[in-house]
Amino acid sequence: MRISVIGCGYLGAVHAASMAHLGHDVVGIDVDEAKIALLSAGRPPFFEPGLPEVLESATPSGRLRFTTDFSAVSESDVHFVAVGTPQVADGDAADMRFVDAAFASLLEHVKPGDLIVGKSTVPVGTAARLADLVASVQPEVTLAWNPEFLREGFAVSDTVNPDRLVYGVPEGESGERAARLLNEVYESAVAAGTPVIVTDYATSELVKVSANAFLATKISFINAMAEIAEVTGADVTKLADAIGHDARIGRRFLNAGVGFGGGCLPKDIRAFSARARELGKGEAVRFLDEVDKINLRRRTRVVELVREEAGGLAGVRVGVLGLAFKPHSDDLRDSPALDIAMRLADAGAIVTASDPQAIENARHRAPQLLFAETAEDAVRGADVVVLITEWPEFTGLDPVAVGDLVAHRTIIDGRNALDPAAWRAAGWTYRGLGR
Ligand SMILES: NC(=O)c1ccc[n+]([C@@H]2O[C@H](COP(=O)([O-])OP(=O)(O)OC[C@H]3O[C@@H](n4cnc5c(N)ncnc54)[C@H](O)[C@@H]3O)[C@@H](O)[C@H]2O)c1
Ligand SMILES: O=c1ccn([C@@H]2O[C@H](COP(=O)(O)OP(=O)(O)O[C@H]3O[C@H](CO)[C@@H](O)[C@H](O)[C@H]3O)[C@@H](O)[C@H]2O)c(=O)[nH]1
Repeated sequence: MRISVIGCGYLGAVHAASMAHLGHDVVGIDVDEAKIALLSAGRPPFFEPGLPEVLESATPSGRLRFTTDFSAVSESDVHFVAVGTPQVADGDAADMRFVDAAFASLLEHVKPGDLIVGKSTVPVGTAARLADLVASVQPEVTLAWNPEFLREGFAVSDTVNPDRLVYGVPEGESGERAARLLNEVYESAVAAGTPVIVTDYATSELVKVSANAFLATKISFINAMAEIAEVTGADVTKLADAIGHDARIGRRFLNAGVGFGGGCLPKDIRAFSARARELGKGEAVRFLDEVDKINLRRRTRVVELVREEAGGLAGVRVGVLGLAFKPHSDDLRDSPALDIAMRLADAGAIVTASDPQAIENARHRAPQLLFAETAEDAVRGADVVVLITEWPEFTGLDPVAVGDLVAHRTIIDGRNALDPAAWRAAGWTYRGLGR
């Protein structure tokens, strides 16, 4: 099929490359010239495992190209919109300026029979509003909403083998045709038996934000238990194992620690709350405000643990392991690691941070930090070591060898990712979260 992808960020670049990898003819469009130049050269503008390989395989085939010129969409029949919906600067709501601008540009070039497919995560009601706009400009173009559930770090495999496909479509023949076209786009996943849920616009939009709200709630639930464990001497990791054996609860997403960050969960629960308030139903999701607060309290807890262990923060040398919001990503959006490192530095600590992929991004964002290419260099001479992003490079460190590098053997394990017994046996003071 002939496909365009508008917005080539963490979602759109992966979607464009993966669709070409699956055999479609794809043009990716973005307003960011630097990003388009890199992608056109077959180089990913960010770190994502598997993306270099799909870019490399698809670019020479001629089935994948990138441009800033919106008129290129006229060569495609299905147009995915994957631009950002970040939190507005002065509130909780989603900033819809990029979606609105992308639709305005796209609508100048679509032709009768085309299908526009929204992929961005949007407040419920957006698709209905945009469908009216599309109908007023080009009545023979259909809009579908097809939310994306990929996880960074697994983005390519999640795109090629999604665990479900959700199509929000209008009623009637145009909606049926839209679902048929989307089944053609995702032919390999559909043939492999991936569940396909065809529904209305509002349900498709709500599926996306409620899935993220559920995941965020699960993480904050276990972090709330960690708070109780900390004052009772219980071990939240054992608690998670025990309740996780109940298949109705499940062990996944019950890892207590510094909590969730990234470009999705934090801003999506805030935007959901804001939209619910607009709809006069703020109380229905008021618990999400608590989910957010529990999450942010964990970051404060880590700063306090460092203060407690070091007897203050001014002049204390802290080695921070991790900057990205999760391992296997270079994404710093709402990263607990970057936030904690900056708060420690702002309180007077001398912070040296390391991350396998995110140092370059962090240099521009956090001039108050020192950076080290390796974990060993980050912890050399440290009074306290703080593990915040559980990269294998960090969780696999040998406590005996690292013990020879630091000034004081004190480690705060912000992800409960280390073996406390092994670190204590090597002479370390080990502090986890909720254990
Ligand atoms: N990152 C993820 O893992 C993920 C997963 C599922 C859903 N989402 C959702 O997908 C959307 C995009 O997220 P992202 O992480 O890729 O964001 P991003 O910031 O990495 O990428 C957005 C891209 O859109 C481009 N853009 C902005 N305005 C444009 C316009 N008018 N025309 C063309 N391009 C334009 C930007 O230059 C940028 O490259 C968001 O709604 C997000 O919530 C993201
Ligand atoms: O038990 C857990 C699991 C995750 N996290 C943290 O939660 C955040 C989000 O992790 P994850 O969901 O794996 O990453 P994302 O790439 O942000 O993916 C989420 O957000 C995307 C954008 O909406 C969705 O598409 C995905 O389905 C959804 O998982 C990260 O900071 C993790 O460290 C925890 O603290 N404890």
